[in-house]
Amino acid sequence: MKYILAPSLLAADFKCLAGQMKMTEENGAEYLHFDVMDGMFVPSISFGMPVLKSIKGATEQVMDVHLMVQEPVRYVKDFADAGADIITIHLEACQDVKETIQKIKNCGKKAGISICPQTDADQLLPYMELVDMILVMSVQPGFGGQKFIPESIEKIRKVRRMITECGRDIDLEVDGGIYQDNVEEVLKAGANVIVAGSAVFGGDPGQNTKAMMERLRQYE
Ligand SMILES: O=C(CO)[C@@H](O)[C@H](O)COP(=O)(O)O
Ligand SMILES: [Fe+2]
Repeated sequence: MKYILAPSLLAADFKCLAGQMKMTEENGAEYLHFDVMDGMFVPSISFGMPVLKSIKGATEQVMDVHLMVQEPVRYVKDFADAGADIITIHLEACQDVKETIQKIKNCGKKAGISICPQTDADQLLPYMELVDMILVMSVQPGFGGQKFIPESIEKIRKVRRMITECGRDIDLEVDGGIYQDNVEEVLKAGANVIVAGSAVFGGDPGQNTKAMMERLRQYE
């Protein structure tokens, strides 16, 4: 299995964004996690298509777009055109989850589905044949810098079992409150894509990426 680090730009220093992205890229982070918040599905507002379009040209990293947006089907094409490579929507935010996933696929992008901490993993079952990635939120979506919810570990184990049982090559991404001191527990439970905002950009992004990558590489 491939283990990937996805630094979350939400925690980056935007006055020197290109340099910060480069530091993560040079130290082995293959993805960049791009958190879109609409002030409706989650209380906060972050950034959107114009920012994605502008940073896309500054890195070779895969743009991993996490849409915390009500009825994301409305914006799938806009984010695909702006440079998203993977588009992840929230199960809880869609009236028609299948239609939303299909729209992502029709745009030629990888489709991810995410669940909030209070959503049971069983709710993912109808979509296992359709998605490329499952994103388990280990904090309430909406803000960076929160504390990892310990019950997420059991949910990660369960989702990994569901992936194995369905037999498809689905990535399992975990997002929220992951640092050097708990990343191994998350990997052991079955995650293979690790989102880290504060752990990467709180301090030297190059050094922090390197340290996280060392932990991920032990699992390859
Ligand atoms: O989607 C979200 C929050 O809603 C995340 O991607 C956070 O941005 C991760 O930040 P840290 O918890 O790693 O600081
Ligand atoms: Fe995220």
